[in-house]
Amino acid sequence: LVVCYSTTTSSWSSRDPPFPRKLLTTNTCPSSPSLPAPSLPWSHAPFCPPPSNPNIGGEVPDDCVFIVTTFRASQGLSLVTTPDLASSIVSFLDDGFVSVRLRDHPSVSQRQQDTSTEKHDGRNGMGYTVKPLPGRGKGVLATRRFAKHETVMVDFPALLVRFDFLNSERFDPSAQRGMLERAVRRLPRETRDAIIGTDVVRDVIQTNAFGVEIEGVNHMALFLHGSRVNHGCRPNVFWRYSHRDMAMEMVALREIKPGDEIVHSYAPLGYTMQERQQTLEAWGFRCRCEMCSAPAGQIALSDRRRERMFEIHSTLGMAAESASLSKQRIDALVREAMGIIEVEELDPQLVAYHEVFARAYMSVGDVSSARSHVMAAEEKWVYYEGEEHSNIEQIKRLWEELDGLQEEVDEDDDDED
Ligand SMILES: C[S@@+](CC[C@H](N)C(=O)[O-])C[C@H]1O[C@@H](n2cnc3c(N)ncnc32)[C@H](O)[C@@H]1O
Repeated sequence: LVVCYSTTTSSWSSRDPPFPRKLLTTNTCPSSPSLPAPSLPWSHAPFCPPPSNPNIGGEVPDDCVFIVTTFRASQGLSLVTTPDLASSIVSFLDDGFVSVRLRDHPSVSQRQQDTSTEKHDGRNGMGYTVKPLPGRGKGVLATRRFAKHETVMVDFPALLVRFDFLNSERFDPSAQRGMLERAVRRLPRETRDAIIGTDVVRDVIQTNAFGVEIEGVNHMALFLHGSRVNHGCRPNVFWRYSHRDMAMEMVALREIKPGDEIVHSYAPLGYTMQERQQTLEAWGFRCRCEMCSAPAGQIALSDRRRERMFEIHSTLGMAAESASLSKQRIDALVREAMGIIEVEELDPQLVAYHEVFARAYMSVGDVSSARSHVMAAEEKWVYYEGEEHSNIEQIKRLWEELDGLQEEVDEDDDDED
């Protein structure tokens, strides 16, 4: 159990290069020759209450509350997670390691400069404003034009809570609530105030949080601005998370004009209207986005296209297993699916589709077409999921299979010669 702690002074400076790379740390941990030198950045002693129901749950160590008030230019971060997982991210807490590209984005640098003025009123240079919107609570509106592929917002988590902590009965609801309230209460005042009020912490976590992983373990992340972005069935941004930078980035999927609401999809892309509504029910709201308010005929047409797209995906998937389609038929289906993806503006879907296209071409020995789709799949994964994307292994396997196929084709060619 982590019992000692240290106070730190942030090294953040978005205006003064060079950017210092170290936190100034004062340790309260007793030094012991038998222990490695502690490098703990927590601003308070970690809070590790005994579980309410110690007999429920398995091997996983109990969750504690860890707070680092200096995180990201004193926005602060509270973690409710296990000591091991908290330790695993210690080096990423240092502001000095954030990529300059993210650190100097206007949504970060302007936010810090505007702390004493009217912050989110659209005159702040951030490029967006947070405002109440009819029927959707608060939402985020663009205050300038964003080009396709441009980063609209960079944000850092203020609260990270291990997903299973919320689901397990090891801590009863009042103990859970107590830990969450403590996690918020100890954050810097501005951040704490922005999280609405400690009595609704759990609701905030349930409705405003993003899923991010620490060492492959799911955590719910609350972002001060990112969590204000509403759902849209035809989103104009997607988000990706960098573990190294501990940063979430929202990137424009198409041009965004001043006054447009910035929306991302809470449901997997490519779903039909009914599937989207069912998914959003789990979020506890009925969608009131532009696409859901479109005329019935338009919705039906979009649904038919999406169903057809999934049908092509499964036909090509089966063909890849059984080599049951000709190259001409694969060409035609790939063209049709790409057409639907373009019309329906589902480019992020291509991460999965390029892989299926590649495998289908491999089944008919068309190495060159397969290679172009593996390359495209890899590029899309990095773009949409970031460089640390979880499918790296899958893509590696695909490249290996492709190399194996290339060797077979080369050997056949040699035999023919
Ligand atoms: C992540 S929060 C978004 C910010 C939220 N509007 C707020 O005021 O904090 C998710 C909640 O916003 C509302 N919301 C988001 N998208 C919506 C939509 N398309 N239609 C209706 N309500 C929506 C729902 O209440 C949902 O539970």
